[in-house]
Amino acid sequence: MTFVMGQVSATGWEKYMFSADATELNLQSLLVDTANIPGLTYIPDYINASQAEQLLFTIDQKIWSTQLKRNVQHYGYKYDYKKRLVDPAMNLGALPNWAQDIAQKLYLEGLTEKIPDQAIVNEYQPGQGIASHIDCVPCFGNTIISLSLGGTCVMEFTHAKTKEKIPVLLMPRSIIILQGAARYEWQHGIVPRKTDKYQGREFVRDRRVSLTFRKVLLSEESD
Ligand SMILES: O=C(O)CCC(=O)C(=O)O
Ligand SMILES: [Fe+2]
Repeated sequence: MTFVMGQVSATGWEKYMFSADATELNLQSLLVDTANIPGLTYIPDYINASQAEQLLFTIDQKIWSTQLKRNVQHYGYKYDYKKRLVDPAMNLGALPNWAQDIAQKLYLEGLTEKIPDQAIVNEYQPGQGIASHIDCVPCFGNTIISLSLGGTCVMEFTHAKTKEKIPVLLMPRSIIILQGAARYEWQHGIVPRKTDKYQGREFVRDRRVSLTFRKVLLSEESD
């Protein structure tokens, strides 16, 4: 059986439109399985629908960089995709309040051991993705957290050595936390496609905007 997601509504995914044969599906029970990836934590509904709407509205007032195939915004520190590094000289100043509020919440809730000082916003139109990668090890700390807004997507985790692949469905307003093996031994990526299949169901992609929070490691603070 398949179901099709409609527009993302302001009130969240529970208000998505379903195809007629899927009305009995209880989406809340859909289990996002992270058990086989040590260090990976998935938290649905991390922010509420009005917070998500406000955040997206704020982000959409800002200027997108079009240097990559997908649009991005960098806060705190600029990341150099070509050199694969963060240069302290590329400090963009403190995170803006809307990003700082989330960084603070993540820290106060004990989800990250250091308060994130960099946020990268990625915008994916349906059909866009991100190549499988491990986030720069010398640039960023142990904890990488990504908040999803807009549409769903399946993030594919690939073990760097065994090449085992595990898909993880990211719902809007959820966060995913990469630590330990999930951060250092598994690559993550998003296949550029317009529909994802997850646990036998189809999820039509919509515009997705993610906010990735990291703690930048600078050479002078080698802790
Ligand atoms: O879009 C996402 O959730 C992840 C983005 C990502 O992996 C990255 O910017 O390194
Ligand atoms: Fe990444």
